[in-house]
Amino acid sequence: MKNLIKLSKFLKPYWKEAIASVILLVFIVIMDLAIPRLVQQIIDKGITPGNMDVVKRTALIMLGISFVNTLFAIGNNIFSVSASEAFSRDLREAVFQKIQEFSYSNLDQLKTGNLIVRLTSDITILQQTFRMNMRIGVRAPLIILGSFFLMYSTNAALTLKIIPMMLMTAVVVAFFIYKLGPLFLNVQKKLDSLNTVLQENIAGVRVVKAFVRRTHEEERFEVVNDKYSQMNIIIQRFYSAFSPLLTLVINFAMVAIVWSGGLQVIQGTLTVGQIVAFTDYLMTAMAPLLIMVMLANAVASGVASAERVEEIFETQPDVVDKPEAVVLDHSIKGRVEFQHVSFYYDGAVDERVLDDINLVAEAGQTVAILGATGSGKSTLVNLIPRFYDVTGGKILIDGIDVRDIKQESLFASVAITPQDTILFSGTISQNISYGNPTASQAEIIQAAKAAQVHDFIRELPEGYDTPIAQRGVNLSGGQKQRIAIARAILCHPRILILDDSTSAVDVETESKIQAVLDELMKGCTNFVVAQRISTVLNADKIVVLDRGRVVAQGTHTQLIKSSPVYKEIFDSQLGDGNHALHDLLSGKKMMGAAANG
Ligand SMILES: Nc1ncnc2c1ncn2[C@@H]1O[C@H](COP(=O)(O)OP(=O)(O)OP(=O)(O)O)[C@@H](O)[C@H]1O
Repeated sequence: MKNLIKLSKFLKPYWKEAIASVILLVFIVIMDLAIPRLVQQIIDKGITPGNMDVVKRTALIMLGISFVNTLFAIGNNIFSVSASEAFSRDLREAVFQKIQEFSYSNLDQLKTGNLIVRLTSDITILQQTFRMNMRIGVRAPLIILGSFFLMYSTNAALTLKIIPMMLMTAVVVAFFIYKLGPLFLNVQKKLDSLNTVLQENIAGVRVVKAFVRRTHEEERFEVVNDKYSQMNIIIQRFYSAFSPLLTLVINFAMVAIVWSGGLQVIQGTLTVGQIVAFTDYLMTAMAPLLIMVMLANAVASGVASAERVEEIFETQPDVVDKPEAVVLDHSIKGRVEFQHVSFYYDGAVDERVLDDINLVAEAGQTVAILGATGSGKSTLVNLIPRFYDVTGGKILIDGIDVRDIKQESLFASVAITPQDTILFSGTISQNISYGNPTASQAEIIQAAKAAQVHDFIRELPEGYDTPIAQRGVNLSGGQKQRIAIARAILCHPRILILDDSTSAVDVETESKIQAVLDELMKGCTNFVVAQRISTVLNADKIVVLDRGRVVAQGTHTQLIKSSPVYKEIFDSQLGDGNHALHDLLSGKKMMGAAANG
């Protein structure tokens, strides 16, 4: 509940609407409570003595009240909807902004599917909880209290007779609210799992088809879908048992009133109008109890959702600027040094992914990171822009520890094309200029030319204005990678990291890209992660990683003589059986020279 109260701060800017809706609600309650009294008046002062004037006058008042009540109910609706809509919009925005602050490891922990459910379903539930509270939350207790007061003023002895039953009802309601909270939390967790499977499946639908894993995926989905549905069934069963139980209590109370009140009418101590008004008030008091069950439903699910949304707000981004952090000047040289760097993910101290890494990339050098899959290449380069913080040692840029640099200036100096190419919906031009939105068309074209993607774009009917479908599905892997390289180039970084970003590009195009990059990005320090040895041959330094450790570093000529691991990789990829590729690569220098010339 405390989380729900905490989140109510998002309602603060709309307090006027919220208060207006509650005030209207109070008037609605007063009018609702007046009706049984007027019925009593019609019976006792109109029908029984045969006074039609009283009947007509009272009926007109009742009509008037109903009309005003309707207007007030509409007003209440408008105010509560606009306050709760504004509340959920602001909350969604705040959660979205908070997610942008998260580091990679924060995002590893709070999975994407999970975050989407919190941003959508949980916030919608919270919105409904607040709206219901503004519409019926205040109304129900007011009506119950008002009805009892009026019942008591009509006939105190009769009211006291139904108190035990009311207490029983209160216990049932409290038990219900107490039990529902954990169930709703569970439902949202099941929805998380459902969404994660759904998201993985939709994102990987091509892989599913290619590997004929449809049945497996259907089974996987069936399991989470069933669990979600089962949880909902439990709640609904619980809920459906409550309503008849409450009706039973109401009926008992009604019998007690008619029995005991009937006797009083016969004895002449109670009028017919009074007993009708009394039963009316009882119904009026009991109906909100049913509504309160709905409200309990909403509050219980709201409490569960509030806990999940608050968890996002309470998550501390684990990569933050130090107060004394410095701004990295864009005129830096770009010398990068790893000093005894070690790293493990998610507190897994015993599973070091990088161990005692020492390496230097001099300003303007191209350093290639080579190694088997899973050897830690991506992890190593991800530490430079602080996607994760090192767990041991330090990384220096021009002698400054990256943890002492303001992140924004670090990102401005370091551009990375991640292993998985991410493109956004929008045009090709917008995607290339994503990191430098003020770039001119000429600059965009220059970057595209360098990335060897200009000719492809030019041939498209809409050229640079061609829309990219969601996640770039209308482009080939190699085309996407080259657009991502152009995007990185256009940021004019001092340090450029290409993380296996030419893996889907053919060897010839890759060598052209490298040749042009050598020229265009002169002075920029390049890190090139690769599994293909052809990608790294011309690097100033090749670092060979094996299970998180540097096992060799040097130029190709040095390593081929001194490193058995490197020689083994070289032979396996470009050895005797790969003459054609070897020949092509020996022409690489020539192409580089041609580009330079
Ligand atoms: N976000 C993560 N959370 C936990 N472990 C991770 C994470 N990312 C990578 N790992 C683990 O760290 C190790 C190194 O992974 P990394 O991606 O750095 O290797 P890599 O050499 O780049 O591999 P590849 O060539 O296949 O891309 C692997 O064992 C991997 O399972």
